[in-house]
Amino acid sequence: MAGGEQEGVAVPSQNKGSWSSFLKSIASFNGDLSSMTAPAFILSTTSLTEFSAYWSEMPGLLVAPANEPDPQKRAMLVLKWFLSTLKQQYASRNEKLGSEKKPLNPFLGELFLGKWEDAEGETQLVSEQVSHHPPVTAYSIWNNKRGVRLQGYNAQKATFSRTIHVKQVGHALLHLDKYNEDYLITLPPLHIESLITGSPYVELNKSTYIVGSNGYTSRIDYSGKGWVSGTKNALSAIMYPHGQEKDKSAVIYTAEGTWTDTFTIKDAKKNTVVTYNAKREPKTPLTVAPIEQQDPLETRRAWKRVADAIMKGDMSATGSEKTVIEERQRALRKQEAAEKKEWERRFFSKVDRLPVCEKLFKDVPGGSMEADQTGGIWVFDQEKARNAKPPFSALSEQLKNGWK
Ligand SMILES: CC(C)CCC[C@@H](C)[C@H]1CC[C@H]2[C@@H]3CC=C4C[C@@H](O)CC[C@]4(C)[C@H]3CC[C@]12C
Repeated sequence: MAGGEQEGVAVPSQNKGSWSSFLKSIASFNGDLSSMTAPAFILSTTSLTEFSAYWSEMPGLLVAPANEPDPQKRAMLVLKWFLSTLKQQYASRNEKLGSEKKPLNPFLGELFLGKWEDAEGETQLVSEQVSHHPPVTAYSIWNNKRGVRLQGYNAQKATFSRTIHVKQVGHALLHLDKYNEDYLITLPPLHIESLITGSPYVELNKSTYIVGSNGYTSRIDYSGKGWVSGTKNALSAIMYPHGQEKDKSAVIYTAEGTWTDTFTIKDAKKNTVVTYNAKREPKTPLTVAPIEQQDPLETRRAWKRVADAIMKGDMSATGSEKTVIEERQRALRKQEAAEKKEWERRFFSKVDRLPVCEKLFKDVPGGSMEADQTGGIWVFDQEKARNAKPPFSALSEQLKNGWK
């Protein structure tokens, strides 16, 4: 930054110049995160289509509610699982890479598929970039053995005021077959901390609602260093019957702690029912097909040359390899316009209405299906997945009997 602002130790001295010009450039950026050009050391080799996997790196926690007969406890286990995903979603890059990084901006039709195999059986992930302008990523994660299905989509709207502020548009919807139950999960806004010192990380703002069709809602409030709690990545949550958000005596469970370290869930009598340690919880690795067996639209295959160039720190190769992808995309769009056709999404379809969600949004203050979309409501299309061609034919076997 211009003038006497202190630069921290995080930016290596040879990068200080590029970092301060980057900061100057984003101060006037237009809200489209993908248009931002960042210095090499802050570029990630991972595309946003891969981020969908963060919902299920601990499949045991995702499927746990499916084995719980008590509806209140079930809703509490959904809350526990959701809280457990936050660290992967929002802090895993700084932990692995030393700071938040700028992800690769997915192209239309980009895919990311994989599965987790563990004691819970097979949990399958399908993620697809369903829109490029505005960028929207849709995903579907399911475990047939336990009858658990999660699907959703997300997009980001960014603004700049002192730092980068990001509003998330979209939702996640969890379905439990056995109880024919749905949970609508809203996505919290976030901002970037420590941008000036070059060690950016994510802090969450405001709240998340998890509205269950069984009549229970959880609200999670987030706060960070600058807040009363004074703690990084802090959370405070309550679970209550629909419509009773303001009634303290109606609270069934509470959760307190941080999403990067530990939190506890207590019942109405203040007895601890869960202590969760985010640092100790074992993760199941996601299995992804080797690059040579992947479809050309699969993210790691499609971005390989760009990723290699970034890893070498070769900015000019990074730029020219990105141009190859962009030009291919431009040519496809031109061809589609000439043929008056639209790009066919492989696994998702747009719908006009999503009644399950509309209903559950009633218990989200200010929430609505209209505010939840950008470029359409996207749902997993079982029919498309069942008819999937190689290398994805195995999906048809999984979906043979359809979803309940
Ligand atoms: C790090 C600085 C320099 C660049 C800013 C990069 C921006 C584009 C990055 C930083 C943090 C990122 C977010 C981190 C986590 C998630 C949750 C995931 O489920 C959807 C994408 C989303 C919402 C990311 C969108 C892109 C994001 C906002």
